[in-house]
Amino acid sequence: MQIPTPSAPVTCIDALTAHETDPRASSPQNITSDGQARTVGVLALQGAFAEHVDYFEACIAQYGHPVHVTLVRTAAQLDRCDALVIPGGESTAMTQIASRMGLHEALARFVQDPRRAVWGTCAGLILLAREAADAAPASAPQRPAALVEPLQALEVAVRRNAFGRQAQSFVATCDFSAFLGPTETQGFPAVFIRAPVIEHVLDPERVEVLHRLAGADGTAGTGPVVAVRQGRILGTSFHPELADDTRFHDWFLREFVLRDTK
Ligand SMILES: NC(=O)CC[C@H](N)C(=O)O
Repeated sequence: MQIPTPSAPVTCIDALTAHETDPRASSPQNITSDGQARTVGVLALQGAFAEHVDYFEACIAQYGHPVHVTLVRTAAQLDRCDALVIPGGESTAMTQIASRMGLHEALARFVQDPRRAVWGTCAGLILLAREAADAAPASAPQRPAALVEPLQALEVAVRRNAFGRQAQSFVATCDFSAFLGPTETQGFPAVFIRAPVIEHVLDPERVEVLHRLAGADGTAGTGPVVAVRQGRILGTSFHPELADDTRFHDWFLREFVLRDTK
């Protein structure tokens, strides 16, 4: 499989409709407790934001979720959201653009708000982390990432570019059925592009490890941590919005955005 760059256009319409036999089709979550639709914002400063919008729209079209999806570029737009996705891209660029646009503070407030759901993918995970370090040999001293100002909402320490450069990007077929639920195809193609790893969980009482890759000897679940949850905050090292598979997005809507409506 050719790995697209985060900003490359990705066409995935066929795969987006590939769940015709999915058992979830019979259980659309289309009523909220207060009768109001929820608004999911996708931070659109840089990176793979358009793909997230396409995947959410596909879930909404398929299951009738009472959710609007919108791009977020200003504090006023952010304020109208119940949930926010910070996409993959380049965390240094996003830091700079957010600061220049006066959005960094509003983002920091939003991700700390216990009423709001948040999901960071790849660069977005780096921005959510309590601590972020640049890639460096294991022997080198840990230094904070030079040009990234993390929002410090997710109690993890991440290392940027931990798997190497763009050319070392890869797809790992992962079994996420423990939290996505059982579906016909268990394997989920997790796309890693200059991805970070979660090196340390700083608060194990609050942060649940959702997935670890296989270890160096191939043993499942003994390698790097690549997906975590801290209550209403989700962090993934990889790009579910490039997977030709909407299960992750549907799960986020059901579990994080619409959950209080069950
Ligand atoms: N695919 C990505 O989001 C890459 C993240 C990028 N390496 C960063 O540090 O921000």
